[in-house]
Amino acid sequence: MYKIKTFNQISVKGLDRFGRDKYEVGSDIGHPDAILLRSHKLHNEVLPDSVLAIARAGAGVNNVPVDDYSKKGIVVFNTPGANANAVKELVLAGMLLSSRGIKNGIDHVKTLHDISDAAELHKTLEAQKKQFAGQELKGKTLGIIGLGAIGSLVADMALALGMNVVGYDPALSIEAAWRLSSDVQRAENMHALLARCDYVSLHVPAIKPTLNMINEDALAQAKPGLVLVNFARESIVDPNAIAKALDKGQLRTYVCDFPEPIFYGRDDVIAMPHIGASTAEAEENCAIMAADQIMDFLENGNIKNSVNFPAAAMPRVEGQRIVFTNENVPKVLGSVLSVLADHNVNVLDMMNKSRGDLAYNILDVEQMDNGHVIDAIKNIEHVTTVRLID
Ligand SMILES: NC(=O)C1=CN([C@@H]2O[C@H](COP(=O)(O)OP(=O)(O)OC[C@H]3O[C@@H](n4cnc5c(N)ncnc54)[C@H](O)[C@@H]3O)[C@@H](O)[C@H]2O)C=CC1
Ligand SMILES: O=C(O)CCC(=O)C(=O)O
Repeated sequence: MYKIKTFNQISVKGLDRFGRDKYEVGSDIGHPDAILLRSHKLHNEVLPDSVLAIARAGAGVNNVPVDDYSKKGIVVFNTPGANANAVKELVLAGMLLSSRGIKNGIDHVKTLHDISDAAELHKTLEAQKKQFAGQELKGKTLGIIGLGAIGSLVADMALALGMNVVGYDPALSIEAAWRLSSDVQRAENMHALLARCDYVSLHVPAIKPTLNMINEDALAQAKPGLVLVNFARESIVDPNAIAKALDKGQLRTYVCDFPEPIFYGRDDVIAMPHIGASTAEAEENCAIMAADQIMDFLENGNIKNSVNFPAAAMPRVEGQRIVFTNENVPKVLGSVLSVLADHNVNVLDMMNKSRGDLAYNILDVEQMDNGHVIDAIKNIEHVTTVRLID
């Protein structure tokens, strides 16, 4: 039986992927083979040695100590794009909330409950509604920082609304570039983007280079009255700099999914409780993708959508499969093949992939009757993990 430990509320549609004949799944599993989670922070968890893989049902992996796990040979997966549409829709809601008197208008209507006569209510509302007038998105310029799965959907949506769209993404992948509309204008740098936009939406991962990227310097370049939308992560912005920019009018509104105490009581901050991906559809998509990736890894050693391991997949053939991870240095694969030759084990198919400092290998071999082979591979210098899959 494989064991999967879960953290957070994981969609049952994903959990149901694990056939109960092969899998035990739950939040109180003792020695799991894999962990399936959403935003639960793993930095302070002591992981049992049994853990082979972590699957983040979502995009951001800043709650997972990826570098530490890489050294231990633990594969970390995420689910690229699976919740992007949910975030895109909330970005639209955020831009509308910041531009029209929606929230104040609704709150105001609630204060009028003492007026029982419908005609009087309508007359009062018509007289007062000018307080809640706003502006349209059409014709305004939206800047998007980070043009990956979410950023590109936000771009398409904004173009469809008649906005001008400017993008900045120095790390854009070729695949993401293919997805991007040719109507998105390219900003040379982030400051140039901030200077020309009425709205800016952040869609970058929380990594070292993006830490506090929206700081006092950056905000000083912003077009006065900018609406800043942050459904990415709290660490990307400096909240003190945001508060100051709002005080000065450099920012008109800060819309975010990450409330901070410094923003309490401010009408120019619209803060939501990290609900960008909280739709039934996104939760299902993420959970299903994460579960499928874990199963393919545990049962076949295949790796898809890992943030620290190379992609690696081979169709199964008869016999057994050995998968092993090693430091990405010369001669390791050769040493493993020598061990197999010494033990008279015939290799049927093999794959060797590397990513940064680590290498991952899949070897299909004829059925072995020698139990010492795996131990012998484990003892080869630079081999981090090895596993035999029947
Ligand atoms: N509020 C919520 O519930 C959710 C938040 N997120 C956050 O949004 C982030 C982005 O998600 P996806 O679009 O799915 O990820 P993605 O990986 O598809 O796209 C991220 C893009 O940011 C770009 N990028 C990286 N460093 C950059 C930099 N310094 N400047 C400009 N661009 C840079 C990358 O090249 C990539 O194109 C996630 O990492 C996560 O933190 C994602 C899903 C839900
Ligand atoms: O699981 C969630 O609700 C959070 C989603 C998120 O922030 C992400 O996918 O990066």
